[in-house]
Amino acid sequence: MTTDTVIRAEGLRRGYAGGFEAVRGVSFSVARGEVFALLGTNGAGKTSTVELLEGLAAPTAGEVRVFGLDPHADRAEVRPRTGVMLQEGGFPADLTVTETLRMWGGVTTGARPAGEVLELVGLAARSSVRVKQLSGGERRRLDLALALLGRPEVLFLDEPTTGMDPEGRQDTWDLVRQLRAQGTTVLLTTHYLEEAETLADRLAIMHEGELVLTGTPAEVTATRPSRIRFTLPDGVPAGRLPPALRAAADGPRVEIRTGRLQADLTALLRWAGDAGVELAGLDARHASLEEAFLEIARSRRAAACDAHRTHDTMAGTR
Ligand SMILES: Nc1ncnc2c1ncn2[C@@H]1O[C@H](COP(=O)(O)OP(=O)(O)OP(=O)(O)O)[C@@H](O)[C@H]1O
Repeated sequence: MTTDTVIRAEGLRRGYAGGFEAVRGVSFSVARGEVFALLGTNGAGKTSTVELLEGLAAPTAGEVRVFGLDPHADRAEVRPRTGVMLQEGGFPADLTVTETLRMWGGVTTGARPAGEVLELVGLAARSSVRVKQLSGGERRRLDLALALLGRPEVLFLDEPTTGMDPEGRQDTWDLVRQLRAQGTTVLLTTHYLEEAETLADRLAIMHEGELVLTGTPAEVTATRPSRIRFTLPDGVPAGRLPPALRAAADGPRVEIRTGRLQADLTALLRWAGDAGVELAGLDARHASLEEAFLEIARSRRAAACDAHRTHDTMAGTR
């Protein structure tokens, strides 16, 4: 392990009572000052994994290290250096925002003053409001404030912007960037792929307890084809396109999926220029993280269906 590795998971497994295994051999590491996003469909095992990293449970097999320590066995040492934003904070509803922070501050080593942390998360104007009167998005800001109270070196954010309006989401993203610039390591789970794409230095896509793909957002999207779309004018059939570009055409609307975006786009524009053809609505783009994610989820599901079918067929022939 390099000195800069803050979180390391090696072959992590987590089984629940009843025999269900939610985490099935997960390995990855996160460097100091990095924002790492864990993505996946519902029930993929993200929360089950993050809880192991937070030390809330011990893995059934494999190893977790945070600052080189075991977050479960060495919880007393690891916990004060980490901040955890859970999906549901669950604070006493009758306390005000400031009272809630003071209560938590009382049991947090080196806690920031309540006013400072409320400024950070944009809740200063709501300091004397009771928790039960906060909106869903404001509660998420309070969850975040509590996670930041102890000036953590590592911050775990479980779906941090769920329920926030676009401004709240943007503010939270700015705050995460600011924290990263100060050297905080952030591990976040999210269902918003745009959030992962804009915030994460690296990400992992999880499916049925396993990591399917890990890399920078650019590396992950580069595994999927880019897309060129346009509409041909009346009287120009798709058959007139250069052979290499005669992709899926639906009447005059053409969509080309390609791993060679620049070469194919150049060929297309040269052809259109030479032929004097106007390409209406021309649009060329790399796969988005959303497309990459959906394709992975779909292909995994299809592979699982095939495996079941093969199994059933074999069972039938026995
Ligand atoms: N305490 C538990 N006992 C048994 N099964 C559990 C328990 N907690 C979670 N699971 C199961 O483990 C699987 C993974 O759940 P987990 O909450 O880790 O997924 P997730 O990726 O965080 O999902 P989501 O995106 O919906 O929050 C699910 O099938 C869930 O039903």
